[in-house]
Amino acid sequence: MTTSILSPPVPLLCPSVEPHHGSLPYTLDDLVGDIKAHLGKSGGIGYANINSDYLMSLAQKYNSNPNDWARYYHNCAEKSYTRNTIENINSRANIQDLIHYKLLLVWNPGKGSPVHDHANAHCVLKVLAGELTETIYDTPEDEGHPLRVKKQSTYHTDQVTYMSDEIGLHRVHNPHPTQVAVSLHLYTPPNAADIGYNVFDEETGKASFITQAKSLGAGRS
Ligand SMILES: N[C@@H](CS(=O)O)C(=O)O
Ligand SMILES: [Fe+2]
Repeated sequence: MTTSILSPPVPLLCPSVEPHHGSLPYTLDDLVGDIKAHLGKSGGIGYANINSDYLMSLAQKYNSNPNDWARYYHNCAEKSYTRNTIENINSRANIQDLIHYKLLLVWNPGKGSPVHDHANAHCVLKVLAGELTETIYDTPEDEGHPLRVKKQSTYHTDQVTYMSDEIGLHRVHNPHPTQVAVSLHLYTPPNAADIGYNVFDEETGKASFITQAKSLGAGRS
């Protein structure tokens, strides 16, 4: 079952953006446009050509405003988290739009993702409402041992982080007992959606391949 943002209302954990010094706020549409422009200029399709620091700086520049992202927000009560498509550019036909995938993720209280890899893609994550705790693990060399935790951090509204297979594996969860959390994720290339990715058993390190990361909605038209 899908609940809309209007019923019940999204928790108002994040401040709305006030234009400062008379200038217009930097909106989600601005961010989406700047990401596309940067990826289009990055000189080809592939992991190595992407400047992830620049993508993070763009995500940092945006201050979350629920009015910008309410149209993408769907929360499935029976899921730990719901993946909503903002934009999925997966055609290699137009080199101007380097393939990438932008998603709005809605996390139920206390719930999270399984430990997973990122299918050799860059992943930029920005918290749009609430807070998310990320646990990073070493990528195991073999099976039969519990995964080793490298680092755990909690990110609050408007904070940005970056993940890739070079850093390791991770799981993300919403630590709040009652409030939903919302995050923006940018994947480039969108390999998890196109090819698949691995989830890992925390106790044994055993990997299971998932053929496709699915999401709701058609995204932007
Ligand atoms: N990478 C996960 C979300 S997270 O745990 O970073 C996904 O796209 O479903
Ligand atoms: Fe992830």
